[in-house]
Amino acid sequence: MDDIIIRTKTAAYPVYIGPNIRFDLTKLLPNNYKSYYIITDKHVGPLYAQDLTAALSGKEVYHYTIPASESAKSMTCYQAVLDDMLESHLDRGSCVIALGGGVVGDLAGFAAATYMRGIAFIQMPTTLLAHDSSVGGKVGINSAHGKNLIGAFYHPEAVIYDTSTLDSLPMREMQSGFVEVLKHSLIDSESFYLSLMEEIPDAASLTPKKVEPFIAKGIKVKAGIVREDEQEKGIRAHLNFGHTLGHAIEKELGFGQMTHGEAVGIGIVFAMMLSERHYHLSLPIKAFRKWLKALGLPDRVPSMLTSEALLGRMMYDKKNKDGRLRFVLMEKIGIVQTDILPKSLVEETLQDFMNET
Ligand SMILES: NC(=O)c1ccc[n+]([C@@H]2O[C@H](COP(=O)([O-])OP(=O)(O)OC[C@H]3O[C@@H](n4cnc5c(N)ncnc54)[C@H](O)[C@@H]3O)[C@@H](O)[C@H]2O)c1
Ligand SMILES: O=C(O)C(=O)C[C@@H](O)[C@H](O)[C@H](O)COP(=O)(O)O
Ligand SMILES: [Zn+2]
Repeated sequence: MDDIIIRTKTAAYPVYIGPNIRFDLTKLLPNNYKSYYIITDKHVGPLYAQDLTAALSGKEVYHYTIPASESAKSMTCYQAVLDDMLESHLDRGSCVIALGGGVVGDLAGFAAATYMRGIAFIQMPTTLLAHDSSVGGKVGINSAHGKNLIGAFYHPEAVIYDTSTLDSLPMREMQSGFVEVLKHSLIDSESFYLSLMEEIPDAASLTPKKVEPFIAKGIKVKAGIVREDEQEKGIRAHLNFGHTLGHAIEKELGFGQMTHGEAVGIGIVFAMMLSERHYHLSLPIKAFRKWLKALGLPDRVPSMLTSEALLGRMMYDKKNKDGRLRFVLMEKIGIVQTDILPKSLVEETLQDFMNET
């Protein structure tokens, strides 16, 4: 088992990573809570919730199942969860367990953060993508105006990542989650990036076994950034590389039409294109796009979207300053920074990207 500690100004918690560790749940829990409220989704619940109930036998355990889709990160679903938590008489001694991918984690974490002004929660990620979403304390839901516009910074008390659960993860979700691993490598170092490309050059090599060592590596990159800047006042924005356009694509297509990772992969290509033009330098965009394609991931904006709609949506991005677009850009692999860009540069680059033949 590979253990990592996430430390910030306000929190410190362990991330346990290893096969079958869901069965050791009670040993890994940091406290003996009064009751447990397991939030999971319609796909994950039938596969793994019973194992948690068995591990918690003799304790007071409640279950809540949300739809298995991005649409569950909604005000309606959030309110329904809170109502059920109240009807279950959870109190400040209770603990929410988020069993699932990033959707479950973001929603359950936000419910825990706001229920009675905050009760304990544990992240139990079951997707590759959730190596990213389960650490760092960003929790929240979507709005009709855009992704993750309602939320909080609220850390779990522990992250218990049973990597055996990845065995049942559909390939499309492995591909999606791999984009966050790619992102961690790109913002970290050329050596991480190149070793990842060498080990996992294509979709055929994207197996739980091959990717497992990179899960801890990605989490360590994130841990280092979150430790320095918990609430995205500065360098935490680097973790948002590719997300400005990515989030706009997710929203404009309709939440859930494209996965988060698919959209962020396209967003990374765009952020690299912007970087080349803004800093007058050259980045390995061609090779990166070739890799995305070999992984079975899209590398261009879906043709039904318009640049006007995407630009309008990016104006809601949380990183923007004084109504101006602020992007995470790259000077070279491992060196990223944020910059406010002229709207005209973003517009022209987006049009060129979308008009590629
Ligand atoms: N909070 C953060 O820091 C952060 C970081 C990255 C992404 N996110 C958010 O995470 C969400 C995406 O998370 P995701 O990609 O995990 O999607 P998800 O939670 O929707 O899971 C993807 C699909 O896989 C299924 N699934 C999950 N685990 C499974 C398993 N082990 N076996 C079989 N099926 C399984 C789910 O039911 C779902 O259908 C987005 O909303 C994104 O914005 C948050
Ligand atoms: O942890 C972070 O910080 C990130 O930006 C991680 C992202 O991968 C993740 O998608 C996050 O939810 C985006 O946050 P947001 O603040 O842009 O909504
Ligand atoms: Zn992300």
